[in-house]
Amino acid sequence: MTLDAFEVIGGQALSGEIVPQGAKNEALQVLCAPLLSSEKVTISNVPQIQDVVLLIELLEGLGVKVERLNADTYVFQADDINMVYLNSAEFLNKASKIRGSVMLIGPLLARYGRAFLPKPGGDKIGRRRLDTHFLGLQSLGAEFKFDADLNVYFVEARQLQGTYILMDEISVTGTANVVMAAVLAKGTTTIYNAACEPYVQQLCKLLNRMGARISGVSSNMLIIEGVEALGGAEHRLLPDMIEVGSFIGLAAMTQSDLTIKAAGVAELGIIPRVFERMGIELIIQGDDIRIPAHEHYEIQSFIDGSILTIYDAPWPGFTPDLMSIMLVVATQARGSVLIHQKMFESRLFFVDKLIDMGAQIILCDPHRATVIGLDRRQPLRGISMTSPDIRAGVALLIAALSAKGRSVIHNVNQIDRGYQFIEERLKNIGAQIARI
Ligand SMILES: CC(=O)N[C@H]1[C@@H](OP(=O)(O)OP(=O)(O)OC[C@H]2O[C@@H](n3ccc(=O)[nH]c3=O)[C@H](O)[C@@H]2O)O[C@H](CO)[C@@H](O)[C@@H]1O
Ligand SMILES: C=C(OP(=O)(O)O)C(=O)O
Repeated sequence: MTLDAFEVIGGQALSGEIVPQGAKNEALQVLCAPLLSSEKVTISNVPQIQDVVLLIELLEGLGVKVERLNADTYVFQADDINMVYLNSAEFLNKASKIRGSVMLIGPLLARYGRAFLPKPGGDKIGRRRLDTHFLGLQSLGAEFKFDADLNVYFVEARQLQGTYILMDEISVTGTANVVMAAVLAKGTTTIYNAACEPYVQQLCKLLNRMGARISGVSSNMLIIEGVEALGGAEHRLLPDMIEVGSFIGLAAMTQSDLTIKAAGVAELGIIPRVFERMGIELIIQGDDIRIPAHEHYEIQSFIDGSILTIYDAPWPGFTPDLMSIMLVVATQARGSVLIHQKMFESRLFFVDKLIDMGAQIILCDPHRATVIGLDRRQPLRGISMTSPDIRAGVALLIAALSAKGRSVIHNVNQIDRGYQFIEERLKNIGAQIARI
């Protein structure tokens, strides 16, 4: 039986150093890229998290040879793919558990002419439509079918043909999928309104090292000259920026002096600035970020004196995956802030747990919450709660570590989806946490 709850005794300051894992959402993209080549692709800094384990099992099921060189480095070789696996119950079951499985479609379609996928899993945080993926693949000449009864998607194409694509919306996994299809298409593909976050950039850089011809990397217009075949390459994942943000929030809430080692500072975009607007001091030391112990932190207002709003937007805007962390951090700040989660409509409901813990929050509607910071006049109190999704789960864990007394967080397999060995790493910096 897997133990699926954390018991946390909160209220103690933590201290020391913590190293972020390799990025979950980059891993889910780049682990699909070896399907595009018959040669070896070596990927390092791969996090040991449930989503990655499942995606690697899917690749193995498809016949990809997987060799584990050490704890975080794997060699993948897709020289003999078994497309029949797509029809198996095991494929349906595993692929429907993770969001990352959606990015098997682009490479399978490009290299083998067809792909099939059940509705992918991932967080239940509101509608997560896939139109952008399939409209893009259809523009490249693929035929698309959706079976609404079985909830499965099919795509098929004898030869993909490069073209101009105006993406339906700025979708991270949608861009990754269409890029992976276009690299082997005939002729030139232009993808406008492309997502350009660091993990999409990393995917494009890996594909270019494998022999693809992608230009415009880091912009919202990617131009891809199709090639006949791709070769092997090596790739190292970036540190996980959502973990980095989670640890900054953890340090501020628990009044801890923490240093995040090798944080990938150059790739964090606007994230440090948003924490600074919450009044949190960050000391950048090379590639490390030190957060000194904060007795208090004060939310800044805008230049005109109006209340700060923190909202998510496609990169280089603020990532939606850190909104729950910002919300929890605001509960002990001095001042008020409006948290506006624009992308997902079910990501803020976890505030009822924070309210039970003593936080002052008004949930205005599914997308907006106003937080009136307590400024440590009273600590949050420990309670028993359930983690609804990966980032709310970590936000609740941070709340529990800062709270007075004992908390129990259930359903922590949500957290295990994306944070490796989290309780060991937190114990190492002084947290009182146990899996029960
Ligand atoms: C495995 C993976 O990499 N998952 C990430 C990926 O998911 P994923 O690629 O599934 O998310 P998308 O980028 O497609 O879009 C996320 C949501 O935002 C909406 N949307 C998107 C663009 C836009 O301009 N307006 C808008 O409202 C979409 O309709 C969708 O509901 O990107 C999301 C957005 O950064 C992150 O939360 C997920 O953690
Ligand atoms: C929403 C997330 O993940 P996924 O897309 O895998 O559900 C996330 O990482 O915050």
